[in-house]
Amino acid sequence: MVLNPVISKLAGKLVVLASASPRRLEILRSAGLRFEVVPSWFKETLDKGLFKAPYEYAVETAKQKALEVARRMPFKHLKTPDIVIGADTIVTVDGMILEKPVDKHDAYRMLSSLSGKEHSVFTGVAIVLCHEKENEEVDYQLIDFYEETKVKFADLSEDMLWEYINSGEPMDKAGGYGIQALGGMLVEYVHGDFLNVVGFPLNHFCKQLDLIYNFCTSSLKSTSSRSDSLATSVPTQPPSSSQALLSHNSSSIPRPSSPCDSQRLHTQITPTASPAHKVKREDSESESSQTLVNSTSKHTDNRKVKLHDNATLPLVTRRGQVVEPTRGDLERISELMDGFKASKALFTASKLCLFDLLHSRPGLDAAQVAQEIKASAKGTECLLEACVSLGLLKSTEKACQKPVYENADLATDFLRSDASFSLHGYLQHCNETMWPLFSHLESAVQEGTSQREKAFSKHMLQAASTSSREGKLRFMKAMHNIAKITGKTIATAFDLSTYKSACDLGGCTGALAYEFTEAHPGLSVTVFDLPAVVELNEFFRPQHPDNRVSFVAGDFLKDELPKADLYILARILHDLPDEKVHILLSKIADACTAGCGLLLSEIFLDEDRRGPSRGLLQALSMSEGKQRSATEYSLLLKSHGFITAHIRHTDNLLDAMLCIKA
Ligand SMILES: Cc1cn([C@H]2C[C@H](O)[C@@H](COP(=O)(O)OP(=O)(O)OP(=O)(O)O)O2)c(=O)[nH]c1=O
Repeated sequence: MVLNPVISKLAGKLVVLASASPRRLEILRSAGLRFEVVPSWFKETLDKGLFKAPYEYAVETAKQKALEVARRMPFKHLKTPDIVIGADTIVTVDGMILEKPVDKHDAYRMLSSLSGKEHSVFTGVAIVLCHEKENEEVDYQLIDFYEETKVKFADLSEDMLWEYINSGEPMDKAGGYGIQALGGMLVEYVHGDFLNVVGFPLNHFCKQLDLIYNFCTSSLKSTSSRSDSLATSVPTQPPSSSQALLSHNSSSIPRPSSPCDSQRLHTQITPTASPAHKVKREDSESESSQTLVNSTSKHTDNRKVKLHDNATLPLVTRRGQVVEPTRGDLERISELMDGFKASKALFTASKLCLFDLLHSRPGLDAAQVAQEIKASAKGTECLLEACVSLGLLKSTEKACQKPVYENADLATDFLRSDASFSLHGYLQHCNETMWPLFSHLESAVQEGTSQREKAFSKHMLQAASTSSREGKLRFMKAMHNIAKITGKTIATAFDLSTYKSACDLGGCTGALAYEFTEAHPGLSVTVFDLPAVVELNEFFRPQHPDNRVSFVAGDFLKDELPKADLYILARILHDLPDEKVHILLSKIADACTAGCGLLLSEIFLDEDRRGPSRGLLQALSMSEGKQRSATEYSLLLKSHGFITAHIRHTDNLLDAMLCIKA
């Protein structure tokens, strides 16, 4: 078909890309499209066995991704997009569908199955057109399609496979490779659209837009005199299997200006005279969908409807409309309901040193693990299986033998007590201190105060509080873990070459200070913390400590601060009540001359305070402090004479801000 200009047709529309894929973002941005990114929460867990062909699975997943965002935005973002674009890329070989590998072994399995063979890459794309009506209800119109590209891999040696896997590139890519980067080395030929392999078939997408905005508009214009009847009549043609209209509204009659000619695009526009929300997929389903539409006005909310994957789910009401809960919604709500069970399973496995055991002795079965951790056989088996389901462990079953267990990459990297980025200490802090506190959340919310007294008996309070040696060490381990994970990101967030001396206030074990000296050869760092903390530091000394890091004992609220031309405050302010924040900032301001720096590291809340959840959930622990946005921190520091020079929102657990004393 002849392609006409299309991207400009979307100017002025709120276009949303329902994808977290950086590749899709890049492809569409390079094409000149202006859009917002709202990653979909839809979990890619559709039962592949239910689809006749692999591309149907990709198309259905793309649809569910796009629809989840289209439905969420009016509620969560308080705006209705005009167009939502969803996509899903899969690789198929020998009848198998390969998605993103879960770990290195999975990547190996995928890549070795592709070695020396031709395979297909399918990207399913869904375009959801949202029509907001005067009564704020929304009609959704869905167009979907897929593109196939054939790719042939060279024969790959074991060394080649592992070198590529160890580059880290395979992990977030379907089939475990990225053709656009190192993975290009593996490819002998490509037949078809290259960008389709990278995650988005741009050309096919533009052709669809052309159909929607050029072909249909002119067709609509030419049929404008009959547009009403077009909109309200049930089409004479059945919908194609890959294109359907979704309607959310009982009296939903699509506006005459609906961008698509139903006849030409085979998109069904149905005057739904019932509150049912319906999804039409297959021609064979037309009848049952129609029956549903015609009959639901007689039925109440608990009626069951047929979903895309043959599951049956009850109807629910939303803003007075009856809609079907999506699988994504149900998964999300179950995740929230069961989140505490997952956390406690993780804490328990960590406390029982399960991940250390399986690191040193991979391949144990449940009975052997139970014996080693001195736990019941039944309980251990349940815990092991739960950890497998959470992606923390892997199990393998050999014929007629019991399953054996080993750590998944996540456990190897973060849950072993001796991993470089271990969270073992932080998990113990969560288990021993945060868990009891959060079990009193209801009272904390009602009273607006910390529930320490209620959460811990006198004896436990001693152990949990940082006043006991045990409590202090546990707290220090937790802080050490977080500093090790976030340290490099914070230390390298800004150019600090003008500073020669820094003071990390409340710097605990010095883990952050060592990251600063490593990143900045000309910098010395003094760690300033309470005497009892400094005393326990020997437990955390690195093997080869950098002598540019020194420790000074003192109380930053009372004692004179060590002289420095850069002060570091990491995870301090959010925990202090306002009066202590002002005392501390005044003391820093007094110690600083003009040009001195103050580097602040905290979770920065979004300016509208709608996220990130990590920060808002942390606030629920009802410490004396509060969580702030970057602007709130800037204003706070400005009131003490510090001007914000740079703000860095990182992908790590903490963000950072560099301020200069005026
Ligand atoms: C085969 C191949 C895939 N990929 C990528 C494209 C997709 O991002 C990813 C396939 O995973 P998808 O599940 O399609 O997408 P995603 O998880 O990255 O993002 P979202 O679900 O939020 O839309 O693999 C490449 O980058 N290069 C390749 O050569």
